[in-house]
Amino acid sequence: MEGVDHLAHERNKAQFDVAVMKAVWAGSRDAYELFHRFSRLVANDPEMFIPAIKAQATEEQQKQWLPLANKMKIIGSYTQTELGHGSNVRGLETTATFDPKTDEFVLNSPTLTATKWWPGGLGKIATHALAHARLIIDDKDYGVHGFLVQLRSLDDHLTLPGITIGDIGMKYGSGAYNTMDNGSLIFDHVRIPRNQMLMRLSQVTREGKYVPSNVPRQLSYGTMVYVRQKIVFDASIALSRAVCISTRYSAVRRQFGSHNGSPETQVIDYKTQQARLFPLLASAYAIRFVSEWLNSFYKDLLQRLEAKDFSTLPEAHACTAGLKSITTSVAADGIEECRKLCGGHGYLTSSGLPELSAVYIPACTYEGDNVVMLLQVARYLMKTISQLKSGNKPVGTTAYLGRAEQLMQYHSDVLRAEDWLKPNVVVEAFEARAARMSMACAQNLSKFNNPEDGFQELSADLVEAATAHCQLIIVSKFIEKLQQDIPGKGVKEQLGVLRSIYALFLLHKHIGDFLSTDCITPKQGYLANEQLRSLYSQVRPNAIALVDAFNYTDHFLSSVLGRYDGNVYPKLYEEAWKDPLNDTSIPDGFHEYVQPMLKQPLHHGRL
Ligand SMILES: CCCCC/C=C\C/C=C\C/C=C\C/C=C\CCCC(=O)SCCNC(=O)CCNC(=O)[C@H](O)C(C)(C)COP(=O)(O)OP(=O)(O)OC[C@H]1O[C@@H](n2cnc3c(N)ncnc32)[C@H](O)[C@@H]1OP(=O)(O)O
Ligand SMILES: Cc1cc2nc3c(=O)[nH]c(=O)nc-3n(C[C@H](O)[C@H](O)[C@H](O)COP(=O)(O)OP(=O)(O)OC[C@H]3O[C@@H](n4cnc5c(N)ncnc54)[C@H](O)[C@@H]3O)c2cc1C
Repeated sequence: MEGVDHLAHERNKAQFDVAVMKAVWAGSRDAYELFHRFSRLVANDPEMFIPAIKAQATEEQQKQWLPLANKMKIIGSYTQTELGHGSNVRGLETTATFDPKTDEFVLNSPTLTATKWWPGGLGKIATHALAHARLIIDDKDYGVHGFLVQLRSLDDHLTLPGITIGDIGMKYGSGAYNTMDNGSLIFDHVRIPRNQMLMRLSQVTREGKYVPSNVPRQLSYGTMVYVRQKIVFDASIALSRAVCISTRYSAVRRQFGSHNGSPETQVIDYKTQQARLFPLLASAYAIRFVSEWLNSFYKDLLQRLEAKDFSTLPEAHACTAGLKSITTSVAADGIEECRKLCGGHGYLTSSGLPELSAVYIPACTYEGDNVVMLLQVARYLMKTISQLKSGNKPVGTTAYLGRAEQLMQYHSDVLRAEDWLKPNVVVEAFEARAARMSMACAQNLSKFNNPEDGFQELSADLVEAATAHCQLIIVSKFIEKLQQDIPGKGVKEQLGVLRSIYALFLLHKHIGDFLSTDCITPKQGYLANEQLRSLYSQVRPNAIALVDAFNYTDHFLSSVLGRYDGNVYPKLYEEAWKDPLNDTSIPDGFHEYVQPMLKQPLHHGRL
C-alpha cells in the first residue's frame, strides 16, 4: 500500500545511530559535489579537459583558456587515446610538427591507427581538444605532449578545415554511456599557434629550441592520476547503489520456508545470500574510506608538487593506479552479483541494476586498463624491494616491506575464531601475505639476465602480488578510519563488524595466497571462516539501516526493487504497464505475420 513502510520492521532492528552513520558515509562535502559532477560527466566530460589545462598549461595559458572552459564558452575533450594505442601512451602516433617559418605546430594523423578514438565529448559536442601528440622539431621526436586544438567553429559548430570528426558508435548494451559522444578525430595537417602547446612542463622557443621539463616527465600524466583517485570514490558510489538495491530487495523477497501458513523466509536470512551480499556491503564502506584517504594523499601530493617536492609522486602513482584497478573491479563484479542476488527481477530494467552495470563496467578499462595499472604497481613494488639492499627505508604504503625479513618469519598466532577480530592480527596476516608474494616475485626476477624479460614472464604473479598489496592498503585504511573518533550509539561497533567482514572475506577468498605463503595454517583459515559466519549474523539486523545510511533517494536509485518503502510488487507491476508494448492487447505485426500461420489448414493433423 502507498505510504506504508514495508521495511519498518527491519529499520526498527538497527543497533546504531543511522544519522551519524549517514554523516560518516558522506565524509567530506566535496565527495558529494564530485558525485553531482559525475552524473553530469557521463553526459559530457569537461572534467578532464579542465584539470589537464591546470596541470600542463602555463599561468598565461591558463588565464587564456580556463575562463572559457569554466564558463563553457568552449567545450573540451581530453583527446589522448587512439585507434591503435590507449594503454601505451608513449606509443601514440599523432604528430605535432613545429614550423619555424610560421611559428606554428602542424597536427597530423599519419596513419589510420593514429585516429583519435574514444575521447569523451569528441564525437559531437566538443569545440576544442586537448590533443596528445608527438612533438617533432627538425625531424627529431621529443615524445608525447599536449596541444590545444580548436575543432569546430564557435559560430556554426561545423568542423574546421583539416578536421574529420565522428562518433564511434553505440557502446555496450543500451546503457546510458550511449549518451556520451565518445568520438573519433583525424587531423589532416591542421595548423595551431606555437602558444597552443601546453608549456608548463616543457617548452618550444620561437627559434624551435626544445626546453625539456625540469620536473619529472610523468607530471604530464597528472590528469590521469587525478581522475584515477576520483574513480575510487566513484566506485564506492556505484557499488553502494547496487548493494542498497539488493539488500532492500533481499529483505522484501520471501521464498520457501513456510510452515503451517507462516510467512515464507526472507531471502536475506539465507546464509548463502548473506555470504554473497554482506561482503559487498562491507566493500562499499571499505572503498569509501580508502577513497577518502586517497583523496587526502592526493591533495598532499599537489601541495608538495607546488613546492617542487616530488618525493611522494611514485607512491601516488602506484596508489592511484592500484586502487583504481582494485576498486573498479570489485564494484563492477559486485554490481553483477547484486543483480544475481535479486533473482529474475534483477534482470528487469526497472530494477536499475542492468543500467548501472552497463554504465559502470567501462571503469575497469578507462583511465587505465586494470591489469596495466596493477603492473605499474608491481614495477613500483619491485623497485622498492630492489632498493632495500641499499638501505632505502620504505615509507607510507610500502613501509611493511622494510620489515620484509621479519615478515618472512611471521606465523599467525590465531588460536580462536575471535582472535581474527583483532585489527593487528589481521593487518599482520595481510602484510605477511603481500610481503611474501612480492619477495617471491623479486626472488624469481633476479634469476633472469634481462629484468624486462623476467617482468614479462612473471607478470601474472606480479599482478597477484600487486593485488595483495592494494588489498592490504584498503584493509589498513579501514582500520585507521575506526581509530578516529566516531560518535553515535553503536556506529563504531557496526563499522568494526564491516571492517572484519571485509578483511576476513578477502582472507577466505584468497586463502590460497595465505596458505601457499605459509602465513596461516589451514586451521586458522577455518577459524577465519567460522568468524565470518558469526559476523554475518551480527550484520543481519542492521543491514537495512546500513544501506539507508547511504542516504540515496528513490529517484537516484531508480529501482523498483530498491525503494525505501519496500513496496516492490505493486510498483513492479505498475512499472511493467508503462512499457509501450502494453499500450495494445494485440501486438503490432500479429495480423500480418502470426495470424496467417495460426489460420493455416492442418494437413493430416500436421501444420
Ligand atoms: C575526471 C573526473 C573528475 C570528477 C568526475 C566525477 C567523478 C569521477 C569518477 C569517475 C570518472 C568518470 C568517468 C570518467 C570517464 C571517462 C574518463 C576516462 C578518460 C580516459 O580514459 S583518458 C585516457 C586514459 N589513459 C590511460 O590511463 C593510459 C594508461 N597508460 C599510462 O598511464 C602509461 O602509458 C603507463 C603508466 C602505463 C606507462 O607509461 P610510460 O610508458 O610513460 O611509463 P613507464 O611504465 O615506462 O614508467 C616510467 C616511470 O614513470 C612512472 N610513471 C608512469 N606513469 C606515472 C604517473 N601517472 N605518475 C607518476 N609516475 C608515473 C613509472 O612508475 C616509472 O617510474 P620508475 O622509472 O621510477 O620505475
Ligand atoms: C567508456 C570509455 C571512455 C573513455 N574515455 C576516454 C577519454 O575521454 N579520453 C581518452 O583519451 N581515452 C578514453 N578512453 C580510452 C581508454 O582510456 C582506453 O581504452 C584505456 O586506457 C585502455 O587502453 P586500450 O584500449 O589501449 O586497451 P589495451 O591496452 O589495448 O588492452 C587490451 C588488453 O591488453 C592488455 N595489455 C595491454 N598492455 C599490456 C601489458 N603491457 N602487459 C599485459 N597486458 C597488457 C590489457 O590488460 C587488456 O587485457 C575511454 C575508454 C572507454 C571504454
